[in-house]
Amino acid sequence: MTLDELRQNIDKIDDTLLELYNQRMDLVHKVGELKNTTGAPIYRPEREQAILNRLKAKNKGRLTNVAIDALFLEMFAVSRNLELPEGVAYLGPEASFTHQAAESKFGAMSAYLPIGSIQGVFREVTKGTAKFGVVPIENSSSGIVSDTISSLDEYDLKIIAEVVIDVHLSFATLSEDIKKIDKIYSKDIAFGQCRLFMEDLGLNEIEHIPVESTAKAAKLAMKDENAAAICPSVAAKINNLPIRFENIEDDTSNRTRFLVISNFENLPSGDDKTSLLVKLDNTPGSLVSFLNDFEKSKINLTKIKSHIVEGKSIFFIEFLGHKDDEKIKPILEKHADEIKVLGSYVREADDV
Ligand SMILES: O=C(O)C(=O)C[C@]1(C(=O)O)C=C[C@@H](O)C=C1
Repeated sequence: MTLDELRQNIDKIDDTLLELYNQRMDLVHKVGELKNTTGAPIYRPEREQAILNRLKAKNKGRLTNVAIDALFLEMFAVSRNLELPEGVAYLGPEASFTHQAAESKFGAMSAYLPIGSIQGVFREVTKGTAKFGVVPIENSSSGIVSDTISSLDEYDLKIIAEVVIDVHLSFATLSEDIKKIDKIYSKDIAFGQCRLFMEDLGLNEIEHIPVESTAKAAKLAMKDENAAAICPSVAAKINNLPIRFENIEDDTSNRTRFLVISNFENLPSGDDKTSLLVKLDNTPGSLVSFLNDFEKSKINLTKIKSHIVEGKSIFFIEFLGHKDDEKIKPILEKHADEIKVLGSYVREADDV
């Protein structure tokens, strides 16, 4: 076939796709109307997962599982937007890693609201300014994000999904001569993730200025010939700040896990994870006896992190399964006074 012939065939298929997309959106629109009369949540991650699993199982064509995810997740985001446009608050500013995580879940069409603090994201979702919030929970090199744990404790919202993204940092500066740089802007956590790079380039002796976000670091470095920023490449690009080195993090498998929070609970999907906050009295052995109940029921614990909130020790615990699963429900009921169930949601990642 010639290029022209191939393109004519592609055009025909695109016409059919357009027709089929519109037919699908007619049905989605009806689902939206139905949900709006009953007040049922628009976003149903477990249903989306079931659709993806079904399609991947029957797929015999050239599309990989990653390609199926990419195409259909964007389509789900468009569907949800059509059913009811709902805002997404995230830990900003624009071009932050949290923004990237939010876009990977909610697509290009959603209304995004950058918020200056993690607590602010929880506040806006609680007030209803945004239906969803996206916040970081842990990074493979710097660990748990305390502000998120404290906010999960303080606010009455549910975790409804998780997203894991690879975190790569760039070194960006207007200066063409590294030796002339006298200050580096970044987020405190990001400085910690690029120690070896800075050591190798002799950048440890100059001033390191921590700012609220890596995106802000790029903005500031743009105003000063002798400054540099450690930031995601997207933040450098939107500020027109030249990138001199990419992937400068010590651990190139650096990943951050984010949580999506909202005001509803998911139904079981068959492959879920549940997060809890556990506050035990300080008697010796109380944690062991709590964990024994999980062990006895063969529930797979995937995370236990202790954390101090207002001087009190609490545990952030995660396990595989849904809070309403038969073998899980009785344990949660037995310990109801000590735990806060933060949510059950489709498992997307093992650990970061
Ligand atoms: O099945 C639903 O509940 C829908 O709203 C439809 C649909 C879809 O596009 O298939 C859209 C949004 C939900 O998150 C899940 C699925």
